[in-house]
Amino acid sequence: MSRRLVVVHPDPAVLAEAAAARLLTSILDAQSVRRPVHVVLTGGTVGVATLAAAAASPLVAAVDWSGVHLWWGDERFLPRGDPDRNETQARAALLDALVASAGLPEANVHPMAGPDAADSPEASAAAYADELAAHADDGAAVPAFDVLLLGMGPDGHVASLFPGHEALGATGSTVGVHGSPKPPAERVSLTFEAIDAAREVWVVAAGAEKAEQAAAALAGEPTAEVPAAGVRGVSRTLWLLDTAAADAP
Ligand SMILES: O=C(O)[C@H](O)[C@@H](O)[C@H](O)[C@H](O)COP(=O)(O)O
Repeated sequence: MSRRLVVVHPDPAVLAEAAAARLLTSILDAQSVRRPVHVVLTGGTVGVATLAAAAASPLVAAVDWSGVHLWWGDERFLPRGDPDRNETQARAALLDALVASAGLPEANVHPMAGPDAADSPEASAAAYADELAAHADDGAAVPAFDVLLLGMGPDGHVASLFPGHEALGATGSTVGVHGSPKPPAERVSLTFEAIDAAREVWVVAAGAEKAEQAAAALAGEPTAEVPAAGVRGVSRTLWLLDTAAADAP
């Protein structure tokens, strides 16, 4: 039975700091019982701020990064190194430092391919599905992610799963996305099936513009209208909000 917890923080900066500390201690806890540990990162303002806060935390030194694998919940279909890629922003915020001086193997960082390495979002999605399966146990499609981070857009989207979009109904672990209302139009995303395989799913959201959809998601509105309503971890779903995002109109 999946438990749900909503935690409200005074402002976006404290939210990012708290999410970072929670993430690092969750990795530590997971490492105490199993190896490797799999974490799925998200793009977006709060998602990247969380990684930057983690980079500055003394807790980074407590984690054995050689046993951690990092994935993405979605990626903008842009070439490697493009500043708008979630991967580029995550590397700048945290991952480059972990690889350079904390023992994170580059092979444990799993970016989604862009147009420089895949012919289409669908081809990138297929390649990512193969990579996920190669790291999964017992023939599963994806590893049992220990923590899967999601930002949430003002329209209630998570990863690159947007309201009313055909990708919401995708089966398998990954999907190519066209016509994203949030630029760029072409993306690659995990599906709900993959997201909900995670032990814990954390939705991190800040700002008044998220309040209506956060409330709608927590009230269980239809997933087609509010994709964030459709995510839940196998054991726990965390909603980490600031007061503005928690203050439904
Ligand atoms: O590729 C992306 O854009 C993100 O993965 C997306 O899902 C993001 O997390 C939300 O749009 C929230 O973004 P903000 O926190 O910047 O509002």
